[in-house]
Amino acid sequence: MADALPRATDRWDARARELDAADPIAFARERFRLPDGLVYLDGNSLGALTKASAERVARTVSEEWGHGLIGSWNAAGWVDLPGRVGERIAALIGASAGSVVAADSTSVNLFKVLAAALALRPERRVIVSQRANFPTDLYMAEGLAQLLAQGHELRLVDEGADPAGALCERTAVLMLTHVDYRTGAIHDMAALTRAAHAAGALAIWDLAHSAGALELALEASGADFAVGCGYKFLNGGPGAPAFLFVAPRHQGEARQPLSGWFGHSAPFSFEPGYRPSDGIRRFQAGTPSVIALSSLDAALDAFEGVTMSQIRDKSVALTTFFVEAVEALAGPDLRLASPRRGEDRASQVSWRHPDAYALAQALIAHRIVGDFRAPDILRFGFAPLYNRFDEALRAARGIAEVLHAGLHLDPRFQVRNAVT
Ligand SMILES: Cc1ncc(COP(=O)(O)O)c(C=O)c1O
Ligand SMILES: Nc1c(O)cccc1C(=O)C[C@H](N)C(=O)O
Repeated sequence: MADALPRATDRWDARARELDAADPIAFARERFRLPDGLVYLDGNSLGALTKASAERVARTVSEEWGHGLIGSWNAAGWVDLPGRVGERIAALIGASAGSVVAADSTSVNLFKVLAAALALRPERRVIVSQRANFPTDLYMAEGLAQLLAQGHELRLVDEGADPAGALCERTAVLMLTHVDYRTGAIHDMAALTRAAHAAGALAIWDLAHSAGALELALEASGADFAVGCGYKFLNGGPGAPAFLFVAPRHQGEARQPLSGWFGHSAPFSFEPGYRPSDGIRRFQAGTPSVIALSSLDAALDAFEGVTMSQIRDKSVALTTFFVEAVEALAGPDLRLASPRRGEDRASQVSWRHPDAYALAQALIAHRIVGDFRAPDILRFGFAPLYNRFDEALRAARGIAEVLHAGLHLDPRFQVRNAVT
């Protein structure tokens, strides 16, 4: 992009350099393969490729599959991968060993845990959620309610209203996404879970935008069930297996309806009847996607030697620096859609602008990748394991330059893509 604005911004460069130099987890960036010159701020949608994943997938394919063939289910430990990867994710989200498994997609896992939760509250018929929840969660709840045909009602709370206010003696489940995908606002998981329990309901949390980005105390918060994505801040790759959590206190009783053989207590006894396995394993359904799970497993190596509290500290520092830089350099055209206080904001910054879509496209054309979320949100995700402060500054400058040059008004950038 031509330098549309004069660079009276040296103090920003100095500040970015200082922050990068003082970053205690800067070393982790080396664990990723990032395209040269690209400012990638979309790790909240699709995390970047780790070197470990690239190597592991190649090895899984050529050695374990190519040479080991069927023997690799035992020899390479394929059969235990869902549990092993689950244990590693558990350590990142504040859950105990044996409470998390990696399997299926977030949508499918939500279906499984919601069905299990509803069965634990058979007298109740209401699922409380938010209208602004990520739609797949609402769609899956709707589909399950139809399938059950027992008169379950999905009660959606409007944006800004307290979901706890909608709980009543008919509520079976409070089903929320911990971090709002549009704004990055964080719910108080412990307080809302307490409110659900006080009403006699169970709490399900979608951790899609939390796992790998926030310091979580999932089990200590009292959560009953949780689900989350493997391809965002966990960097497992496009369509990576998701995960699900079941609180140990429910594991004896909770049953999920996708009762496939990988959740059977003796899959290779080939019995005609279903007997659920003990523990979290009963939440698996069919054969795990080994190549994708291997990629996710290797991607989790990127968290080694880094604490979630360091990740959270860097995330708050990065997003704060970005907000300050955009407001100083880009002027008043953008309205902050994310919480202003760092502690209330997850690892993303969203701005409202009437031409947000074209702005996102113009930035992408200039190698600054964020995304657009309808109707008017320009969203930037910050992945503390690989994003740097100098990238936050380059993005802020890019936004300023696009606005200044009026590139967002160019019809080229207004053509809608299928995936935004
Ligand atoms: C909150 C939330 N839940 C679920 C999903 C996706 O679920 P799935 O992996 O099943 O497509 C996303 C993003 O796509 C999300 O942001
Ligand atoms: N899962 C995605 C996909 O398959 C294509 C494009 C984007 C996604 C996403 O993950 C979107 C993401 N959950 C969001 O917060 O917008």
